[in-house]
Amino acid sequence: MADLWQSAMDHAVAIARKAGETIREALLNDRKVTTKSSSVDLVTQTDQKVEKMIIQSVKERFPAHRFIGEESVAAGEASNLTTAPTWIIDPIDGTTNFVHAFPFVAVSIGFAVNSQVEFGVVYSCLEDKMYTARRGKGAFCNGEPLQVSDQTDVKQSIIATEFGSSRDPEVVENIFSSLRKILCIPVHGVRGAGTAAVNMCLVASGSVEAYYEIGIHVWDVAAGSLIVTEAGGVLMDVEGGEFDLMSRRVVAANNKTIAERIVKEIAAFQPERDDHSPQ
Ligand SMILES: O=P(O)(O)O[C@H]1[C@H](O)[C@@H](O)[C@H](O)[C@H](O)[C@@H]1O
Ligand SMILES: [Mg+2]
Ligand SMILES: [Mg+2]
Repeated sequence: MADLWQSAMDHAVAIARKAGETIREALLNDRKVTTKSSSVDLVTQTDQKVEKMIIQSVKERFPAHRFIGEESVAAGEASNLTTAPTWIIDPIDGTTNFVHAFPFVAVSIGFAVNSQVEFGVVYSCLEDKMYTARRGKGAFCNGEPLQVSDQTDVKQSIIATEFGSSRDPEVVENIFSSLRKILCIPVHGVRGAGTAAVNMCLVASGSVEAYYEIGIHVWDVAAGSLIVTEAGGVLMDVEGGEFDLMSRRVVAANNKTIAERIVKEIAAFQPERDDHSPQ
């Protein structure tokens, strides 16, 4: 049977590659920075330009589809995930890296129908790595199949996480409490690429055993979530329940044993959900 969403996925790969070219060019020329929710939540004209370019191009080809885009939401649009075919876009995942030319910057495009991710595309554009996954059909990097690590001993593992963009003392306290406890299990190491999407692709590639973060948004993890599960990995909430795309909390791991072990050490808190109703 023909794959209903294959042409949309092909379009996502092509537009992610084009977006990556724009980002690479901008890295050499134009990195004018402004801030959003806090002085460390950065945005550039390139984030906005690339998101507009992606949405415009998808609208021309698939006029009935909907969008949740990081910069559109920042400009006041809603971020509700309905049953409709929805493109979930992070034009630059790793804006802080982009601003500082730290070499991990990704375009992340997830596509959900009935609130379920059908395909995910993460283009790590400075490494020229195109990660893709189609539900039920595996995960790939530049066409090569991906497989998570087979490690079950957390003490032989590398765990990825990020510090996020909140500097609220209580949030920072929770982040450091989790980090200290996980580091002292002890694990082999803790890493962070500076982009949620790339961290998830590192789980899918078997380079790290797990990635967790509280405070991410649906556009950071939609594409990566499918890349992880299609590479054989698991997703979980930071308190061990079912992963919820809109909850702003994620544990992505190579297997349930590692995920559950990490969960035991995480100081969980609940940021405002992505689908909260405006007051
Ligand atoms: O804002 P961009 O799209 O660069 O994405 C976020 C990262 O992906 C997070 O992991 C990371 O922790 C930061 O919160 C960062 O904001
Ligand atoms: Mg992001
Ligand atoms: Mg972004």
